[in-house]
Amino acid sequence: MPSPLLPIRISDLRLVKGDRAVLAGINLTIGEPGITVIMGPNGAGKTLLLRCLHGLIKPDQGQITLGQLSVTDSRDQQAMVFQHPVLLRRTALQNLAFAVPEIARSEPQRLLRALESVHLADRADQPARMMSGGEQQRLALARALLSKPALLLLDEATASLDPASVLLIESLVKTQSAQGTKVILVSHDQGQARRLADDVVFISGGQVAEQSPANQFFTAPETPVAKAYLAGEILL
Ligand SMILES: Nc1ncnc2c1ncn2[C@@H]1O[C@H](COP(=O)(O)OP(=O)(O)OP(=O)(O)O)[C@@H](O)[C@H]1O
Repeated sequence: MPSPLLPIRISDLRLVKGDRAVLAGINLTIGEPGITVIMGPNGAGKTLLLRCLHGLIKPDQGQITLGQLSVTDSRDQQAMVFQHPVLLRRTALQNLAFAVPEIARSEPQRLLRALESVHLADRADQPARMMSGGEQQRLALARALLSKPALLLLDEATASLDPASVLLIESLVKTQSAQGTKVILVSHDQGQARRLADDVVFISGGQVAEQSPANQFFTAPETPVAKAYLAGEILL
């Protein structure tokens, strides 16, 4: 079943910080299921866009709708995984239970299965904050997926993880997407983007420079700025 939060429509989204428009009129419709990868140089506005979508930042101007819903009304159907996961000072298992108390009560075995899915079953009782960066990130993803979100937002969630953890997370994200979750992922990793993306949104200077099917984007980017980025000619 396609995500009920589609299409995502963003119109004239503006955010000013100091005297600078860091989001300078984003217009974007994401209508297709699957995985959308957001790319663009450092400081382009990718994280801010994701945070606006998740309701963590209120834009100064513009509109976002997800299906028929506002950001606020869609929030309980969304999950977001950050580059640096925010975990509670509790065990791995308690971190999951705290996020989904009803599931913890009615189907506690699902929590254990979630830990198994990220290869952390034997770490259930370990304090989450004592885990390595990669382990914490896998736990954060397991927590995000437990609620079976209609929209999963990932902000450079695999940056600085080892290759096996990256592939594990990518595999879980692909499975989740195949089950109907709309995935929007920010990544600088071109390999990852090629492996995962159905379509690419390229952001530059707080605006959408290009939106294309992934094959087209990687073989024949339309804009000079995307070409330069893919060729490694833009300072990251
Ligand atoms: N709270 C803030 N106050 C002032 N400027 C900010 C604030 N948050 C972000 N910015 C600026 O907004 C711009 C866009 O930031 P954003 O984090 O969205 O970039 P990004 O595209 O995710 O970059 P990166 O690839 O480096 O993570 C940057 O120039 C950043 O310095």
